[in-house]
Amino acid sequence: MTDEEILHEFRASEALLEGHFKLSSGRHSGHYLQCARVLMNPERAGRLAFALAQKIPRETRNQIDVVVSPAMGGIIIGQEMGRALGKDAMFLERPDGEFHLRRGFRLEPGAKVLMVEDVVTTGLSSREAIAALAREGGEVVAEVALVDRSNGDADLGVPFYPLVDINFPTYAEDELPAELAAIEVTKPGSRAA
Ligand SMILES: O=P(O)(O)OC[C@H]1O[C@H](OP(=O)(O)OP(=O)(O)O)[C@H](O)[C@@H]1O
Ligand SMILES: O=C(O)c1cc(=O)[nH]c(=O)[nH]1
Ligand SMILES: [Mg+2]
Repeated sequence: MTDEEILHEFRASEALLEGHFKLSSGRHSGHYLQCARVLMNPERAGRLAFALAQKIPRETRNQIDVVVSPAMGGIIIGQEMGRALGKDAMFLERPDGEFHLRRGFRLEPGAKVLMVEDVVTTGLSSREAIAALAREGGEVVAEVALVDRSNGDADLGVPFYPLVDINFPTYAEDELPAELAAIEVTKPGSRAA
């Protein structure tokens, strides 16, 4: 899929939101990519996952034992990546603030993991999830995401293959532009404040 075709999927599913958003990292933005809207159509979700699987170099793809994604945003695209790659898909949760595998999910020692995210902004959530999987006995060999909105700056410590780059500015709380500060803030994600 071309970048324009992917952007069309986001626009057509009303996933490109404008307003004032507090992001998972604590940074603020006038734009939010609501990937759940893109993924609510199973046929579209499957198509995007198939395109994302093509971004992974063949050698890396052949290494993958299992797919893991961080809840909530990563779950649907993680499941679809599992389908695209013919691998099991599990997810991490953080009910107490730190990511864990729950629900009977476990990794074989040394299992080669593909980490799957919906969006990467600063890479903080990805790094936390990758560290959690090391504690769980796995080895993350690469990460994929539907969207990289880090300007290519996120350092995940593993090779990273996003489907598309969509770069919107983000701001620290103490550097908000006046036009953003004038809009009431919402926090769409589920990380505890
Ligand atoms: O690269 P980062 O700066 O960490 O931001 C990206 C993360 O933020 C969102 O999750 P969020 O914590 O909002 O929760 P959710 O997945 O439940 O929506 C998104 O799903 C990524 O996990
Ligand atoms: O950084 C985030 O929390 C974030 C940004 C974005 O555009 N979409 C999303 O789901 N999360
Ligand atoms: Mg998330």
